[in-house]
Amino acid sequence: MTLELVSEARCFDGLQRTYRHPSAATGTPMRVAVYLPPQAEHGPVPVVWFLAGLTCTEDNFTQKAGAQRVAAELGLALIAPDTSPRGEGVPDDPAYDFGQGAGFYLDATVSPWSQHFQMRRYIEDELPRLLGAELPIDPTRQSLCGHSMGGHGALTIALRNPSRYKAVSAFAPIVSPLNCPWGEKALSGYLGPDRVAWRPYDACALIADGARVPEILVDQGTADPFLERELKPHLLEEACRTTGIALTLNRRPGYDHSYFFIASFMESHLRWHAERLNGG
Ligand SMILES: N[C@@H](CCC(=O)N[C@@H](CS)C(=O)NCC(=O)O)C(=O)O
Repeated sequence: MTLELVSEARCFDGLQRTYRHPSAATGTPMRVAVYLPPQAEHGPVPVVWFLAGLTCTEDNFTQKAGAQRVAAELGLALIAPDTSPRGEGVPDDPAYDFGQGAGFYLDATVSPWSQHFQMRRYIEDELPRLLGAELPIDPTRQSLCGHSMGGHGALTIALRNPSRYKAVSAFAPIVSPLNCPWGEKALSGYLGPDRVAWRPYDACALIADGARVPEILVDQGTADPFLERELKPHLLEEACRTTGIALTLNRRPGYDHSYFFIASFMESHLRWHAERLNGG
């Protein structure tokens, strides 16, 4: 058994679990939160991955988004990975937007980050295989959701793997790391100065370079303090408009960047995912 159960709690007749496991991608132990709805007792269920933002662990979404009630109703598993490798021997940075808690869902190529910061491989390849082998989740019915840095992760992973994920949505995503301070800092720090190497990690650049998904759902608070400088949803709007990707961008008046915003619209995202995961 590769997965070690760290905690388990009954939740809306399903199970909220946290696992720890060794990761070959990051070379560290990693933790991941998994919600299994009651339907998982009878067979494999569809799964929504939730990728979290800067400073988060597997706990932020699990404890603050209030997603389990609707996931139980809809029969959806929820997987919430950590946002970076952590621990002794893993390099870090004093700033909250780089290093531990800020893995940016990429495979770093610059030392010392490249040794452990391999979050793309971890999220795209290793973790789906590991969880798929041990849990009642249906590999043919997976979708992606994320917040901020995790919204960037969800969008870029979906765009690079359009046949694997049935849907992608995001809350306040970083839509173009090539064009914002958080992104420029992370991509130059992890990947070096060659901006061509950054393009697989930028949703708008991926679309410009030919990547496609049929549709995208985004919710964005208008009172989000990061809206103008970091998130720039108009860049995704423009990329989708010129390429025919059906983007639903809900601008939510007065909402900020927090999990209070996410919790307010989580149900609508999960219902949107369930329709697509169930082929409806
Ligand atoms: N004000 C935050 C900035 C980072 C932030 O807002 N992080 C968002 C994602 S980009 C988050 O989800 N934080 C954790 C939480 O709200 O539980 C800090 O300085 O730590």
